[in-house]
Amino acid sequence: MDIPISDLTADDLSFRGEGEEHIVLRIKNSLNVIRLRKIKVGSSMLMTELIERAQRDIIFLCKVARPAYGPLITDHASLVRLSSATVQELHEKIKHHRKGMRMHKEINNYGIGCLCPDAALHYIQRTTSLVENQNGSYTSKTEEQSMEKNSFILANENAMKPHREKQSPYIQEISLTPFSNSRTENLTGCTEKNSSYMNADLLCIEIKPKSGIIDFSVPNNSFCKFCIKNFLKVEKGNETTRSLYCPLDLFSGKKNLMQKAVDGLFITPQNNLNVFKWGPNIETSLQTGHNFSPRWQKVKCQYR
Ligand SMILES: O=P(O)(O)O[C@@H]1[C@@H](OP(=O)(O)O)[C@H](OP(=O)(O)O)[C@H](O)[C@H](OP(=O)(O)O)[C@H]1OP(=O)(O)O
Ligand SMILES: Nc1ncnc2c1ncn2[C@@H]1O[C@H](COP(=O)(O)OP(=O)(O)OP(=O)(O)O)[C@@H](O)[C@H]1O
Repeated sequence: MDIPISDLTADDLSFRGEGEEHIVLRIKNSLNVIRLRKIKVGSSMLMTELIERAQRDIIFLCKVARPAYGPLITDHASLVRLSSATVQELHEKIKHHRKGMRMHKEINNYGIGCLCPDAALHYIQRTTSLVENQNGSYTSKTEEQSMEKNSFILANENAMKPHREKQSPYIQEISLTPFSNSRTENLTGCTEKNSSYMNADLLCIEIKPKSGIIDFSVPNNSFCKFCIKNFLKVEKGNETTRSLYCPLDLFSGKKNLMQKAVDGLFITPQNNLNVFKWGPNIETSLQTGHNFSPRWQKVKCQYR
């Protein structure tokens, strides 16, 4: 299978995030990102293998994740290929955004990736509200509403407009044609203008809560897997301080411990919390010790 080479250049792309397997780039003036598989520096992979892997991800998404979780939290994706010149330029361009522990891998030599909607620019209209129970836990007010039944809108022109009209429970097909930018340029402009009308910022919260499981195979151990790994991360120099977050607190069902967990995430977000405002993520490196940076403080006030 051959994939046409996109005419996107490094100037059209900016760093959005990175995990162990992928580097994610935002396509400027669009509502999409490209998720590019990484390979070990100095190694190479056959183009067919890279395409097969990306296709496997897409098939998993369509055949397993979407039916299981619904369209609210899963997206469409399609294959994309960047030119080798663009990939070479990107190595240099995104270098300063990347963490040292990630540098042993780089974007694959063929620039094969998946094009998908930018999750940080989705607007999801909330139709349910949470009510606090007597025991301090929360349930949805309209429990009979399934995720699919909730009305929501994906990021497109309508998503950025004020939602005065009654929304029906449907999902709008997102345009995966980011390469003609006029539509989305208008959208970006409209986004800023309408923000005062909506009187709110478009925030996207990425949380990686990990599992709250104590490893009982270790005698006398009272730490969960996350906390043990966190000790090691500090020891290896991959993190500078211990995380104040613990999944055992978050999943305890006790309000004060859950609050402690959320506070821990805001104080030491590390790899577990990311907040995006109108696309780019809010700088977390401004945090010092236990003091929230003013920007985090603002987000935190909004969540309370
Ligand atoms: O198991 P963990 O806790 O080390 O989780 C790994 C994650 O580490 P974390 O502690 O969240 O920084 C790790 O996260 P990062 O990419 O380092 O952010 C990966 O998600 C890894 O999955 P895979 O090997 O890429 O499929 C994760 O591995 P698996 O959970 O898939 O084994
Ligand atoms: N569709 C998206 N829209 C916006 N940002 C995204 C999107 N997909 C990924 N990102 C950002 O890029 C980061 C890395 O992506 P992702 O977690 O998919 O990489 P990965 O290498 O597959 O991760 P892991 O190995 O941890 O599973 C994410 O943490 C997130 O901040």
